[in-house]
Amino acid sequence: MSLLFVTCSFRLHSHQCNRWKHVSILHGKRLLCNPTTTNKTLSPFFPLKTNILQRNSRNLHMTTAISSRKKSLKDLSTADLKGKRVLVRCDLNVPLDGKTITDDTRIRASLPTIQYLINHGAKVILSSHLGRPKGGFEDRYSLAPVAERLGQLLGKSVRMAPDCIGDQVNNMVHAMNDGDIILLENVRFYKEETDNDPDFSRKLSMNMDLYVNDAFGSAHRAHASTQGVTEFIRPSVAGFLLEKELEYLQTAIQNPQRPFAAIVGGSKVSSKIGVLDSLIEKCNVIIIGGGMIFTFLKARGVSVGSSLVEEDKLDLAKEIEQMAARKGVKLVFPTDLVIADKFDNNANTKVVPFDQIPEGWMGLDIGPESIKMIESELASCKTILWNGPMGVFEMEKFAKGTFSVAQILAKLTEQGTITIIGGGDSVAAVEKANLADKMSHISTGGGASLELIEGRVLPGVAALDDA
Ligand SMILES: Nc1ncnc2c1ncn2[C@@H]1O[C@H](COP(=O)(O)OP(=O)(O)OP(=O)(O)O)[C@@H](O)[C@H]1O
Ligand SMILES: O=C(O)[C@H](O)COP(=O)(O)O
Repeated sequence: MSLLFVTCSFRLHSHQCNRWKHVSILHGKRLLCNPTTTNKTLSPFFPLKTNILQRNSRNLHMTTAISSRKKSLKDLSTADLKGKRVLVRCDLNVPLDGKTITDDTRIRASLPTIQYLINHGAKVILSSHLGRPKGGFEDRYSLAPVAERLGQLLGKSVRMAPDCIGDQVNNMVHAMNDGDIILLENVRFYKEETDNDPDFSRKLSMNMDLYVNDAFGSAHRAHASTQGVTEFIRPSVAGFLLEKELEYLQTAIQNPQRPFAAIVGGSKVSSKIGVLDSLIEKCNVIIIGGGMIFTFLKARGVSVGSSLVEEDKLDLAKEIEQMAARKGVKLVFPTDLVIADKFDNNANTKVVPFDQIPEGWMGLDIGPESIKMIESELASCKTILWNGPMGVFEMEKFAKGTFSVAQILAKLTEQGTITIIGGGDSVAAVEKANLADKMSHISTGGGASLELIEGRVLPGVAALDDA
């Protein structure tokens, strides 16, 4: 097995560690883990041998020595990059308010790989999805605002392609000079992307010399631009962000300091409820918030008015409750809720106990009593994973639960708890609360981080070249 020594930061350089000790320094806190137990719980993709993690304010600085079976950008000679056309899959799926990017965390997180490639004279062709368009062009899902923001952050023009495949794109790619950057239009304007259609993958790969997957947030999707293209482009390697995320999440979560709590909220019930059974295997406490609450409540026979519910997951919700009880895992639900008579910041609102939602009203945030309860549940925890906001935090009236949880976590981080935030909207909420610097790790992946925690194979990682 080959050893790969990597220093990941906004600067990158080689570093060698000579001791077989698993040391993590997270937000200034030092953790010593037993190397034997650590080694047992590792993922097949990035088994760690020695790991030093540091987080300094907003800048993650991570020094790692990993034995890896997957190739990374750092494995390639820099001379091999000059003049090469490199297809880089990023996760630039950022929250937008019209054409305004409300949180650019994912864009900034993609910069180290892009900067490295252009510094070494590569021609960089970026691809990403944005949102979940139905298939076919939809202006509101265009990546054009992202190209503009990227250009500002890089101090360099990023040309927006009108499409992601086709003659126009091919012509643009052929006209590129070394160090140029093009952003392809949203790959999900073709339903062939999510179908992982081989012909679409072939078209995306046309004229490319190298594929770099840096889209950690989409690594759990077996789509054409995350997996299919690797059939057509060699080498296919991991970018710096993908590599860094895998290591952070594995180090702190596969072998957590206990008690370990997960807070699971948000609205994508169907993609999150399934991973709860795996969190039950790892956590001591699981706190349910956001739109997740109501599928569980309805499964218990509680009336939830017109709150968000996924009817086909009711049985699963019941099973999860039973499983948690069997395993002795505390499943915590809010005791009170902020409800509204419509999905609107100008709605009439009131705070009610969880089981008193009138017909026609919907739960859009957790209530004050629940916030206090969550604070006391988390007080003794040593590791906390948070995925998905507690309410519709985008609207001021329903933001208190989410921001309060962010403040609780920031305070606990200061006291030595490891706090890991995953998920586009949870990260956006923490950024909006100006608390990103206060957390141990901010992940750019929501579903991907949960699947990684679950121990599942991430198709976007599995498809890359072995080292
Ligand atoms: N009670 C609720 N009813 C409806 N929507 C809610 C509720 N609580 C939260 N939400 C919405 O959930 C959305 C975020 O959910 P989501 O599951 O996408 O979380 P996330 O942190 O982005 O994780 P991921 O990256 O996995 O998508 C927010 O837009 C928020 O408004
Ligand atoms: O926001 C995310 O979690 C990723 O960008 C993946 O998006 P998806 O859930 O629409 O595939």
